[in-house]
Amino acid sequence: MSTAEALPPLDELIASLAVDVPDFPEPGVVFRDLTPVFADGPAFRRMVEGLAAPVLVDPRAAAVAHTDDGRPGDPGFDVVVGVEARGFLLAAAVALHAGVGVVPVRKAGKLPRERIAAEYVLEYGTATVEMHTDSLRRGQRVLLVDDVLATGGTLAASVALVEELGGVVTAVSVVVELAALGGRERLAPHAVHTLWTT
Ligand SMILES: O=P(O)(O)OC[C@H]1O[C@H](OP(=O)(O)OP(=O)(O)O)[C@H](O)[C@@H]1O
Ligand SMILES: Nc1ncnc2[nH]cnc12
Repeated sequence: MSTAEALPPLDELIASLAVDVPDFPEPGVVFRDLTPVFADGPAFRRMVEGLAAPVLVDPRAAAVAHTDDGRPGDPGFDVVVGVEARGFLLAAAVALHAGVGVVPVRKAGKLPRERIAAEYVLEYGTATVEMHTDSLRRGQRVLLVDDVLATGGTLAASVALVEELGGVVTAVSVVVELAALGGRERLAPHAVHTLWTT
C-alpha cells in the first residue's frame, strides 16, 4: 500500500481530532472545538488544500502564483474573504496556497476606516460583522472561508457584505457543517463546500 492510500479520509481525520464540548458557551450547545485539528500540521495542510480545491480551477495556478516571475495563474477566485476570528486562521492559509490576497470580515468596532455592517443571530447570541468599503473591487470573485457552518447567520451576513461591495461569491468553504442547524439552506443558492458534515 502506498503512503497516499494509507492516509485516512479527511473527514475521518477531522472528526478524530475535533473535540465536542457540551454546554459551551451556554447550556444546550455542543461546541465543536477544532483547535486540535488546526494544531496538527498534516491535518491543517490537508484542510487548507481541501477548502480551496472545489474552486481551484487550475490546480497548477497555485504553484504558478507562488512564483515571483509574473506568470499569470487563475485559481478561480481573486480573493479569499475570512470571518473573524477562527476563520482568519484558515483564510490566510488558503489565500497563500492559492496565490491570492485575503480580506477580513471583522466583528463590530475593529475596523478603523469607512465600513459597512450587517447584524445577525448566532446559535449563541447576536453579533455584527463589518468590512471596509474599499476592501473589494466590483466583480472580484470571492472564496468565503470560515471554520464552522452552524445556523449560517455569520456567513449569510458575510455574503451580504461581500455582495454590497460588488464582490461575487464564487463559493463558501467551511471545515465543519452542523447539518441539523440548516446553514446550507440559508446560504442557498450559493455553493457550500464542507470538509466534514456532522
Ligand atoms: O453559522 P453560525 O450560526 O453563524 O455560526 C458559525 C460561526 O460561529 C463561530 O464564530 P463565533 O461568532 O463564535 O466567533 P469566533 O470565531 O470569534 O470564536 C464560527 O467560527 C462561525 O463564524
Ligand atoms: N456548535 C458550535 N461549535 C463550534 N462553533 C460554533 N459556531 C456556532 N455554533 C458552533
